Amino acid sequence: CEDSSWGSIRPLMKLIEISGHGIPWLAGAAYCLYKSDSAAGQEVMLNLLMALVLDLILVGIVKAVVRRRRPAHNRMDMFATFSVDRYSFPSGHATRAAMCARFVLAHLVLAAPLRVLTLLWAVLVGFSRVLLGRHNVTDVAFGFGMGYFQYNLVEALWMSPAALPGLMGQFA
Ligand SMILES: CC(C)=CCC/C(C)=C/CC/C(C)=C/COP(=O)(O)O
Repeated sequence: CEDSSWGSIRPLMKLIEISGHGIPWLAGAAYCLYKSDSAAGQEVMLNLLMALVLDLILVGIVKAVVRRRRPAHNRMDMFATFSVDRYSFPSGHATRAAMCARFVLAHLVLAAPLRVLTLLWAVLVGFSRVLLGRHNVTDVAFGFGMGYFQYNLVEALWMSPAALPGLMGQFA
């Protein structure tokens, strides 16, 4: 919180929180899907969109089953949350950060500094969850592991270009 010895970095932590929130990721993936003019780009963005939805569903299920309360010192001042988000296990930001980092590293051609930045961002998202008081360390550690394996699931369920024309036709 603001009164603690590290209180001055709370605004920065909240900025990192927003960078890992579901809404900017979903909106960004949907926008890139809409704007993409190549079949390969559309394929990647569609699968990213599916991955983000899958992540919300799986995290929601685990939160609803485990029902671990958030730390008592957490202030519930996050924007746009679902009712299951009153529970803290696992951290949805951590699952998304791990899954999206793997996705970006596997599917976007990035220069080495950007690849390092992607990993650094995912780690910072994890730190910010604990520093903001939103989660226990175990919520974040499990979230990273879960997000890592969710990416394997996304690869296994990858939607091929053959499925695209039919799907895109639904939105045309
Ligand atoms: C279009 C639509 C229904 C978007 C929903 C996106 C949404 C509200 C995601 C929830 C993100 C969130 C606050 C997760 C909680 O993260 P924790 O790290 O605190 O578990």
